[in-house]
Amino acid sequence: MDDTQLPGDLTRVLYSKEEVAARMRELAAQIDEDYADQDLLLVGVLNGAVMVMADLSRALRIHCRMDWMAVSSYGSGTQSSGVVRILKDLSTDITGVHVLVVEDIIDTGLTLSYLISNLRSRNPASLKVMTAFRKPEAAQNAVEVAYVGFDIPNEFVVGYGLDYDGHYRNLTSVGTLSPHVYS
Ligand SMILES: O=P(O)(O)OC[C@H]1O[C@H](OP(=O)(O)OP(=O)(O)O)[C@H](O)[C@@H]1O
Ligand SMILES: Nc1nc2[nH]cnc2c(=O)[nH]1
Repeated sequence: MDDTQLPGDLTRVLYSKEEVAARMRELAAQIDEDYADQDLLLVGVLNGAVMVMADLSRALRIHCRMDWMAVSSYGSGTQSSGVVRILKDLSTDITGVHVLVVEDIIDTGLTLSYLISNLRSRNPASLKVMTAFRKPEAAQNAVEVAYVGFDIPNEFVVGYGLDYDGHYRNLTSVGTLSPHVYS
């Protein structure tokens, strides 16, 4: 989807396709450095992280593998339900493995808190988190995030994997929705 296809649906573009791509490359370079001699497992959190995972992994120069988890805390609305459910678990054993969780967004931090304690109990060699976007409220849940693409305001955003009721994930930029879309 090209951004010009839905000009009336976004009120504001926060980050363009180019800005997001440039930041993902910067983070990949940092991750290359930090994991230089390690075999890294990227754990993508479905569904939103597919775009981040695709871009980040292809920008990396080090060896890496990928696995996926699907969790749900939002349903079809814009408010976190606070209840995290595992819909799909990892396909691999992460005992002794260097794991980097790849997220699209950290909002309340509830999803990540749950994921981190769940993954930590499987005894990985190391466990870090990368997210494309992070909102201010995340600080309340005190989850350490090693790599953050952009700190954004406390508004519901769509694009680059982030959806509203399943739509807008394929929007290449990231922005806020016009009120008419919600009504
Ligand atoms: O910090 P939190 O408030 O917990 O929110 C963050 C979570 O919300 C989104 O997932 P969502 O449940 O919307 O599922 P999706 O990735 O399939 O869209 C996002 O991908 C994060 O996993
Ligand atoms: N699409 C979308 N999903 C989210 N999940 C948590 N916060 C957000 C957000 O701002 N947008």
